[in-house]
Amino acid sequence: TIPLQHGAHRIGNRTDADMQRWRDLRFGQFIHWGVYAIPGGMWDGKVYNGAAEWIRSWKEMPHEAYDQLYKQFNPVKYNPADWAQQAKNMGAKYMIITTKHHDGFCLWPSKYAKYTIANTPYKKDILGPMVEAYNKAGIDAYLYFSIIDWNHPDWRTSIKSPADSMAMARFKVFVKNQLKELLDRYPTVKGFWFDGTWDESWKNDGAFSDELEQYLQQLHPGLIIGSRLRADEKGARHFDSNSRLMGDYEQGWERKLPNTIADVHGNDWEGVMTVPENQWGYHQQWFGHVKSANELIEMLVKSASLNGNFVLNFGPKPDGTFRTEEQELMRNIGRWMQVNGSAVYGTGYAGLEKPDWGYYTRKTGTDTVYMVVCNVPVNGNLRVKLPAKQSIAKAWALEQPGVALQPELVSRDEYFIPVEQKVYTSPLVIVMKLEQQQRGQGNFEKAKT
Ligand SMILES: COc1ccc([C@H]2[C@H](O)[C@H](O)[C@H](C)N2C)cc1
Repeated sequence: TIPLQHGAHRIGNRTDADMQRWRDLRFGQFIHWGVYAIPGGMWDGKVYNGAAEWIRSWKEMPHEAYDQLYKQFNPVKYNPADWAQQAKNMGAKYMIITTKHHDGFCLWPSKYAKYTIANTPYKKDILGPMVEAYNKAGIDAYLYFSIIDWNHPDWRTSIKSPADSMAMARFKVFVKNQLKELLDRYPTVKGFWFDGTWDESWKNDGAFSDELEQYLQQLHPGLIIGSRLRADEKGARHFDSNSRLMGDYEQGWERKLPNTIADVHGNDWEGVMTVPENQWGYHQQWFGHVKSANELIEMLVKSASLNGNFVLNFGPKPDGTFRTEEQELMRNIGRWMQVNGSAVYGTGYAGLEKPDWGYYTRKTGTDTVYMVVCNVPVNGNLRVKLPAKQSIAKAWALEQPGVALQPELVSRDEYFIPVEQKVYTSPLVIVMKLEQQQRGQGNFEKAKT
């Protein structure tokens, strides 16, 4: 291995209680909200085809025009208790809020910047009431923070001169000040979700990102920070130059998910997902494919089945309300989670071969395995292949705990569980209790013809 000063400092996953809590939560709500919600992907009668929160970078959007918009930010219908209730109904157990996106607009009255909520018609702190309302609803709060800050005069994408170095040095102090300010103001937050760390100025300063992570952990022990913050001294991100994960979980799964357990290399990880193909901030005209509740439930279950968390993104409107499609999704996902959430919360990889009909999740540390059926087989039987010497002690549909299902042993360590042929409008969940086979049970009945 290459000797590194600023590579991964830990081999393997965190084993502390804070991290186990993060794992057990499994389902999060991302919220992208800020000045970009005002144009909402449109300007001067034209539609921006990029991600709405990036509209300032659109050639059709003059920087000067964008940089005045904060003077109109006045979400009169903002009701964080209502947001928290909707998120709770959906079944989210943690929330990630954009404190400051790449445009540099701060949703809190930072004393280190002018481009903040304090200087808008709304004036009041957005973040405090949100963190409080979500915590009160039993939902943990995490803070998204963009290192890139298009508004700050000292931000540099690359260092090309001594003047750039001095500017960046000032910028790094500013970043440390803002992050400490956020921890001081919102001490119940459980971690940071860093973004905007791909430019050279950051990639080439692995020492600082390492120092910053340690500074934050020292300020607030137990913080959970993913792999987007750090670079090592050779500019490697997420994984250091010895292919070791930097940070507490792999944070590269953005609008994509792993397909097999091999893809996650034994690391904790989190996938973040948009409802349309690529819109994080509010866009007035969603185009392309808009994911359905069942698609998103499947992604959530797939993530848990591969030992990962799944975070679904919402982009509130400038008036402080969620668009109707997003409210509808929260209700529909929530209806399924109310009944079937136990197949997600506190679960992980089951250690079984991936079946065609859907996903297995295992209640961590137990013999309880959930079968989440997304593709009902035409032959009416769910094939269950177990590792050698394991058998199904009991099986039942989650919604009918009193009705024992009769798995048929069809060959060594392989069963058929019959599934009712009917119209399914959401994934079906079956619960199995596995057990080690008693001695002498190895032989199987003659396969029924
Ligand atoms: C492809 O380049 C990207 C994609 C997404 C992002 C940002 C989005 O604005 C959003 O905040 C997402 C979580 N982040 C990775 C930045 C650059």
